[in-house]
This record gives sequence, C-alpha cells and structure tokens, in this order.
Amino acid sequence: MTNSLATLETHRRDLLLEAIARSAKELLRASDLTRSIPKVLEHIGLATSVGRMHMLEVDPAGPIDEGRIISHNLWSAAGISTPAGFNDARGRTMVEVGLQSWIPKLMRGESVAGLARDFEDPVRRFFELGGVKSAVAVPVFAEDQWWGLIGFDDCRSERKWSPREIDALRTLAELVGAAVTQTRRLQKFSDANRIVENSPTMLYRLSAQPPFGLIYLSQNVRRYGYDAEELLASPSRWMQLIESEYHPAIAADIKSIIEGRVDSTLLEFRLKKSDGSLVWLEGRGYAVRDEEHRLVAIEGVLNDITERKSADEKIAAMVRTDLLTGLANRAAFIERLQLAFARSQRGANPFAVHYLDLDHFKDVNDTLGHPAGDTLLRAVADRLRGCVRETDLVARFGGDEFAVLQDDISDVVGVEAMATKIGASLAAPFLIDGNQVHTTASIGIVPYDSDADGPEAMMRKADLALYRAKDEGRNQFRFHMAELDRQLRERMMLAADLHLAIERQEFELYYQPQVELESGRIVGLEALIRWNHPTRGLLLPTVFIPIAETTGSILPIGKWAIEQACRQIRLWRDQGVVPPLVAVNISAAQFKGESDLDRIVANSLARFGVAPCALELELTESVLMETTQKHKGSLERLRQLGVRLAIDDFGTGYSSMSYLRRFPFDRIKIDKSFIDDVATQNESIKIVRAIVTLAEGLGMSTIAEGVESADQVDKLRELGCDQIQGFFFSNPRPAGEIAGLLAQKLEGGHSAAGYPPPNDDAASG
Ligand SMILES: Nc1nc2c(ncn2[C@@H]2O[C@H](COP(=O)(O)O[C@H]3[C@@H](O)[C@H](n4cnc5c(=O)[nH]c(N)nc54)O[C@@H]3COP(=O)(O)O)[C@@H](O)[C@H]2O)c(=O)[nH]1
Repeated sequence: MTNSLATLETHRRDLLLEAIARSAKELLRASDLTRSIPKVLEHIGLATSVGRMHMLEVDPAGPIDEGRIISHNLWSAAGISTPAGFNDARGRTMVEVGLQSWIPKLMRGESVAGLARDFEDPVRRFFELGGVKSAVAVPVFAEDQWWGLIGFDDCRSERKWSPREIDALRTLAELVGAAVTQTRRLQKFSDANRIVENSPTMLYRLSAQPPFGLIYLSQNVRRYGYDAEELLASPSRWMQLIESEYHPAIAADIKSIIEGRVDSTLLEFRLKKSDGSLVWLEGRGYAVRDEEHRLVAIEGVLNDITERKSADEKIAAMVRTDLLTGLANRAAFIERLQLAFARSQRGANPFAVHYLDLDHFKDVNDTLGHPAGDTLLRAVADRLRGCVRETDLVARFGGDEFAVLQDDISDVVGVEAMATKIGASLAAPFLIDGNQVHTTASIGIVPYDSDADGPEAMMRKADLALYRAKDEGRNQFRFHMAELDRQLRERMMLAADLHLAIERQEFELYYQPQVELESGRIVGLEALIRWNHPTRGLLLPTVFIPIAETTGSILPIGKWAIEQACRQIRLWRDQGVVPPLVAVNISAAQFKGESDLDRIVANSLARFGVAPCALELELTESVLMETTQKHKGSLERLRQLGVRLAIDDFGTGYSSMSYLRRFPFDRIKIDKSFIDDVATQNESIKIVRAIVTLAEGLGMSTIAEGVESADQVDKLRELGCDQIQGFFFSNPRPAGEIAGLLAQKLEGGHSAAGYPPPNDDAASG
C-alpha cells in the first residue's frame, strides 16, 4: 500500500469511527428508534461515502429462511438515484429480491462483502438493477436473535472493503442491535408499567443504606391520594404513611435482610390514605444482592388486602357473635374473661361474672312457640344491654343462658346492685307478638378472687352459684360460696347419676314393719327406697329424694317404687306369704307432675294382680299443702280405686286438722317429733291424745312414727294409739328378710298384749 493510499484509508476509518461514536450517542439516547435510525444511516453514509445505506428488519415470527422484510430504512447520497422496487423492500422477502444466499451467512453472524459483478445471480442482477458496483452487508442481532442487516451500496466505484472497515461496520451493527434490544425492553417495561398502573399491586424499591429511602415507587400509589414523584422526593416519608404500631416490625424485617438472615419478608400493615382513612396492605420485600452478595436494594410488591381483611374481620366477628341476639357468644366471653382475669392479676380493679338463666323459659317456647321464644331472647338481650356500662360485656351462651362480665368493680355492693338491676329489668313484663310474657332470671355471681384458679374455675363457680339460685327458689341471685361448693358439686353429680339409676337397677325397696299395739301383729309394711350406688354404697332417701324432686327424676322413681311394691306383694303371695298392708311414700311432684298418678297405681295393681286395699299411699302434710283442687280429683280417683290413704308426719303443718276434713284418710301417722318425748313431756302427750281423739272421731286409725323405747310404747298404748312403727320393733329391712319376720311374728312371737322384743339392728334404718 502506498503512503497516500494508507493515509486515505486511515482518514476514512477515522471518519467512520467518529460517525459510529455519534451514532452510538444517537442510538443510546433514543426513546424512538424510528427517528434515530435515519440519522444514524446519514452519519455513517456520509462518513463511508457510499451511495446508499439500507437497514432491513426481518420478521422474527415468519419463516426465517425466507427473510420477510418488515422494515426498510434507506439513505441515499446526493446525486444517487434509486430505482423503483429498490427503495422500499417492505413486505417482500429476501428470497424475492434475490438475496436468498445471504440469509444463512447473516444468520450465522457473518458479513457479506464484494464487487457486484463477482456475486452470482440473482444477487448480481439485483445489484445491476440498483446500479450497485460494490456492496457490504453486516448482520444485526437483537436479544441474541437475528434481527436484520445493514447494507452499504457503493454506486460510484468498485470499492474494496477493508477488514477494519467491516469490523467498524459490525460495531455499528452491534450498536443498532443493542438499541433495538433496549427499545424492546423499554417497551416491555412500559407495558408492564401499564399493567401495574391498573393493578392493585404497587412496586417499590428501597435504598440499601439507612434510612432506607424510597428510590422507586409505581405510579399507582395515586389510588391512595399520593404522588409517586413527591414521595420519591422525600425518600423517608413512606414510613410516616404506615401506622406507627407496625414500625418496629418493619424495622425488624429490614434488619433481618441487612444481616443476611432472610432474603424475603412478608408483613401486613395499615397505610394511611391522604384523606386519613386506612387501607390494609400486604408487603413483600426481597433482598437485591450483587454478585458478591452485597445488599444493593430492597424491593418488593404491596398488595391491597383491605377487602380480604374486612371479610376476615366480618367472619371473625360472626364467629364471636351470638347470631340470634347479636351479643357476644360464649367463646368471645371466655376470651374477654381471660383478659380481665390477667389484668386483675396484674393489679387492675377486680371484676365479677353474673351467670343468668331465665326461669321457666321452656314454658314460653311450649305455649307460644319457638319464634316467640326467640323474640323473648332478643328482648332479654336488649334489656341486659341496658343494665350494663360500656366497659362491661353481655353474652349469650346458648338457650336461655346469658352472662355479664361486670368490669372494674370497687366492692360487692356494686355487684349486688347490678344483679338487682338485672333481676328487676327482666321481671318487668315483655310484649311478645301481642302477648304479655312474664319471666324472671336466676343469677349466679362470682366476683374475681386473686386466689382463684383461673377463668375456667370462675365459670364453674358461677354455674354452682346459679344452680343454688335456682335450687333455692329461682328469681334471685346467689354469690358463689366456697363452703357450699362441695355440697353442690356432690348434688350435681348425684343428680346426673340419678338419671341412670333406674335403668341400671340400682334402687331397692326396704320394708319397715308397722305393729298393732293391741294384738302385737304386723299390720303393715312401709316401703322405703334405698339406692345401691355403684361407688358411694347404700344411700338413704334423705340424700337423694330431695335432689330427685328438684330435677324431676322423682317421677320415674316414684313410679318405679309403686310398681316394685306391687311386684313384691305378688312375689310374697306367690311364695305363700300373706303380706300385710304395704305403704308407699308419694312426693308432691308426683301429684303435680302426673295428674295420672291414679292410672299408674291402677296399672301396677292390675299388672301384678294386687287388690287395691293391699296398698296404702302416704302423703305428707307438705304434699297436701301444695295440692290444689285440680289434684284433689286425682286423690279422689285413688280413693275410688280402693287404695288406702295415709297422712304422714301429721302435726308438723299449720293447718293439719283442716286436711283431715277436706280429704278422707284411712290412717294418721303421728310425727316422730311428738313421739320422741311422749313418755316424758306433757305437751307431746296432750298433742298425741288430741290427734288420737280426732282420728277416732273421724273413723281413722293412728300410727306413731319413730318409736324407739318401751316407755314410748307404754305411753302410746295408754293414749289409745292403734299402731306403732320404729326401731324399737324393727328397722327397715330388705324384702328377703321380711318373709321370715312375718312368719316369726305370726307364729306368736309376741302376744296381743305383749311388747315386741327390742330391735337389735336399728342402725340400718
Ligand atoms: N317419695 C318417696 N319418698 C320416700 C321413699 N322412700 C322413702 N322416702 C322418704 O324418705 C324419708 C326417709 O326415709 P328413711 O331414711 O328410710 O327413713 C325412714 C325410717 O328409716 C325412719 N325411721 C323409722 N323408725 C325410726 C326410728 O325409730 N327412729 C328414727 N330415727 N328413724 C326411724 O323414718 C323414715 C320413715 O319415715 P316416714 O316416711 O315419715 O314414716 C321418708 O320419710 C320418706 O319421706 C319413696 O319411695 N318415695
């Protein structure tokens, strides 16, 4: 190469490099390639002094070996004409224009260069058409895929392209490829941005350095009334938009990321909108680290979860609410009780639990129907709300059970006042569906006690106190008292066992003989129930009959006793023993609860073939006192049936005499309290004498209860009493022992005038 040629080439290369540098600037700044590419072609075209420059883009989606041209930029030097069909190749393929042989080379990244006449047809013909003498084409790749080519046509001379020039042109092609790649990425990014704009998800990026300022925030923060640019201008302000209670958790999450303990975090928090209202956000944060694992930024997404939260809150509220009344339910009450308990243990003022149950609510349901019952429960809830302060809690536990947590009490007087207020409020009549409904409540109260075992124990005590309020007559409140706790528990357990005792055949009748004083004969047997309890042993009726009477178990138990007495009479008869009269005790509830007592008795007599006169029913004065006109009919029907009737514990009531006139009894049982000192006390002697005289006048016989001594027997004989019953003669005995006893006495073990032998086994009574 001569010096002048070398100088020329160096000059051309410098011009080219300078044009490429300018083109690079143009391309890298470009936000719109369609505007910068023509300028680039012009810079390079002028610098290379070519006739034309082409930039072709092929369709990446089409058959790539056809090279369908989807854009064609052309630059022509001044004075160079471009024939039709050569200036715009868009829509045609490289195969069609004759450049088919270039496709594989370009796709492999090779450039193509040469004199037009040296190319084979159809390339040669194509160049002829355009007046091209020499040409070079360099491939352009974008995102590692063949994108198209940049072509140079020298139309003036048969120019030879030096490898350096071709390298420079390839550099240009790489720049164009990079620009195309960047434009595509920007396009994707702006598409993504548009998606983000319309989504509830916000994107953010925080600096990795304290104070971890905001360096990017998607524009859709606008939905909360903020401007992303403004927030970015004061990078630490974002923290102030988040409610302060979440700041420690956020700081802890950032710390974990900085210390490399975690690479992602998840947190729910509330954000203040510009109008002051609050939204719930779920924030995910990810550590962005460089290749050396240094934290570069923290970025992530913020999702609006307000709707989900409010749905969650609604569900949580429903789970804690009694749906009928809108009050708190048991779970919510216990939760609050636990809090109150913990607070009082830490020294806060004490509190009290009122546990209520409506008296006879079942009657409302039974008479007016369940919808009316529900209306009543809602009305009760309203009244209870009206009785408490805002800091107290009213709950419905289900059915007709309610509870009130009276918070912040100073003394027991305030607790009593609240219970009285509740009682009075509920006692006022309710108007339910046009009916006036009266109800009352029984209330068990437990004030907080620092020695108490915990909320559960408090509720058990409240339950016991409520049980006592009911047991002692309802429509009242009772405080829990420790000394009654054990007894009540016992009673409740026995009450539960009682339900099963008949089915498990745990009851048994004992019989206590009744002796005629004049003849010394056993003229009757009082059937006395015993309970062979599986763990407590033999239980006397004084232990369980009162419980049976309050729980309603007395009805099946009483029926069982009548049936069993008849069954036993039948058994004795079948064994050839002729039993005397058998007396069975009847409770008030059997009269009140079962107006068909007479039918039960009649059925039992018939079932076992027992004559009615062989059975006596013992009714106490207290039973008769509770007997109304309605029940009197049942008594009369029993009488008509032919069973005998005795009045028990006579003399203990206030108007004993009047019962004798109203009801026709066969026998009067003089209460043991008069017999105890009948041998010594004038007062008792006078009463017994009066009763004997009255009975004689009314045609009734008399029997003394609880006779324990020979002196008592003597005195009773002297006073004209007909019969005696008591440990002196015999304690109550199991049925199996009675047949022998009867045979012994009938064999003349004692004469009509003689005293029966003293009983040696009185304890078993
Ligand atoms: N509804 C029903 N009530 C029943 C039934 N069985 C019994 N009862 C009631 O229980 C009461 C207590 O009965 P019990 O413990 O069996 O006591 C009886 C005798 O053992 C006792 N007694 C008899 N003699 C003496 C004596 O000399 N001294 C003394 N301290 N006690 C004695 O008295 C009870 C019988 O009394 P009464 O019935 O008044 O004649 C019992 O009173 C019934 O009310 C049942 O099936 N159903």
